[in-house]
Amino acid sequence: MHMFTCLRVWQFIVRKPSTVNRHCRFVVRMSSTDRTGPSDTKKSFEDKYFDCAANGNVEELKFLLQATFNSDHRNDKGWTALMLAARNGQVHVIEALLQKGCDINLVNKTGQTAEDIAVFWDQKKAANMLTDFIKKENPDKQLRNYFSLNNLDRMAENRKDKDWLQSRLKKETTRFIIFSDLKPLVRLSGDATQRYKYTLVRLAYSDIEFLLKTNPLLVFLGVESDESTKDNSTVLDEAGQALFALDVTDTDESKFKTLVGEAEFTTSYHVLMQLEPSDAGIFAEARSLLDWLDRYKFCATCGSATTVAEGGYKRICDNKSCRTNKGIHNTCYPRTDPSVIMLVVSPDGKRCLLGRKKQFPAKMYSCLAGFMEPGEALEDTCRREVYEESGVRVGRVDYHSSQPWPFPCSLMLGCLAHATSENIKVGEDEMEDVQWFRRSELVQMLTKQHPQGLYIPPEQAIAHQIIKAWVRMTANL
Ligand SMILES: NC(=O)C1=CN([C@@H]2O[C@H](COP(=O)(O)OP(=O)(O)OC[C@H]3O[C@@H](n4cnc5c(N)ncnc54)[C@H](O)[C@@H]3O)[C@@H](O)[C@H]2O)C=CC1
Ligand SMILES: [Mg+2]
Ligand SMILES: [Mg+2]
Ligand SMILES: [Mg+2]
Ligand SMILES: [Zn+2]
Repeated sequence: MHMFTCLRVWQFIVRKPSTVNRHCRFVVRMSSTDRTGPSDTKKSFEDKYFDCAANGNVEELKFLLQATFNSDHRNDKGWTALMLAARNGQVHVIEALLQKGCDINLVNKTGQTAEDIAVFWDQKKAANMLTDFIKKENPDKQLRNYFSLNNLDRMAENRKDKDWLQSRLKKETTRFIIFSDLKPLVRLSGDATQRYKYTLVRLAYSDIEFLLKTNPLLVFLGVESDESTKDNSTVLDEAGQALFALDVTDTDESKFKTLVGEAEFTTSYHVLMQLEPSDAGIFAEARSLLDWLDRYKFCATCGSATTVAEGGYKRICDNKSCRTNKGIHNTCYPRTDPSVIMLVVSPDGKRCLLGRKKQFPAKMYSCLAGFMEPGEALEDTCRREVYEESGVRVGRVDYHSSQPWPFPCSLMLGCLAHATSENIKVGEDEMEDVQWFRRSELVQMLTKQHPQGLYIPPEQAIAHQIIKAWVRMTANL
């Protein structure tokens, strides 16, 4: 899949070009002649790259982009090449950088995106180009968090029909993604400079037929839809490519080496966070389902064995007289555990509350978060969890966006919470530290330039997106 799709993940609803800092200056650093040694070579390479972007030298920029190099690299003002090109209206450079898959939603140290910069400096052509690109990728301007971009039509009605499922299984176009012990089979598909360079390995029925003899877990994930099929269920049913997840936990993993070559079963967080975003969404669906099917084998009501039905979306109790066989019971369906994650803003609107759980890597701070409890509105969960973890009182709560978190089945509901008190009393059962941070410090943490090395979770985490959204909203404070 093309890298452009990745950018869909990072769109924001909040746009406030009028709040852009009008005193910002752009600086293009010229390469110094008296530098020597490898780090200086790298520095002059970067300087050259920024020069080309700012001055419209497309041919040389394209040449530099071929090298192993992070095209979203920032200068000391937190500016990317795309921002420099936007500042100077270099539309050809912008075109080349977007094609390369540069992140259009990164912000500089004053919270401006490339689009904000182009608008601010009256670079109309560049601004229109960036706006059109954002609209095309995400017409609703709705934030799509990592793990939530899933282009499958799940065909919930069809999956109840065993014959339909069976015919889908054997269709030539049908594909299977493979899991062993909840580890997906992935391969490196992009070049090393791309942010999302792994894809799920998809096999055909003829590849996996021999594995079906032992009756492994098989989950129907849906039918891949595109522009031509998404609003027409008949066409989708005929032409769409069905996708199943196959669990091969009891099969010798080395068999897959001969089948697919350079691919690996992985639980590496690092690799999973670099899945092509639409595959990350498919992975999330498949992993949560396989985990549920594996861990909920017995009826929660009477303890009898259960049988998998509806393509993996239901477990039916084998005990005919069980209550769950009379009427609809939620214990037969996959779980989703809602939890809230919130950026708490101080009463004066200038600081945010972040904390460290005991298990976090050193120096990482994140939004406070917690599981919802029965009978709670999500606003009340925010208030309770913030109070438990920090002693701070919260009033109004605004919803931001959500993120499925498939380890094993959380749904993170992201919010902005407005504090009504400031005193912190760290909830030591869970937290190691909780602090108020000023906006300027959040920017340093966001751009990994904090003097004490403090940082926040990566952009794949909803916490990062909520923090980034607040930094953007408050760009002129
Ligand atoms: N993306 C991010 O930056 C962050 C994400 N998170 C996620 O937020 C979610 C909730 O946050 P926590 O601080 O862990 O919740 P929490 O503050 O409610 O505390 C966790 C404790 O809640 C209890 N609990 C209640 N219901 C549970 C359930 N359904 N599953 C597991 N434990 C449950 C357990 O005793 C557990 O130790 C987790 O999935 C966590 O991975 C948490 C912090 C940052
Ligand atoms: Mg918590
Ligand atoms: Mg808690
Ligand atoms: Mg809790
Ligand atoms: Zn039962």
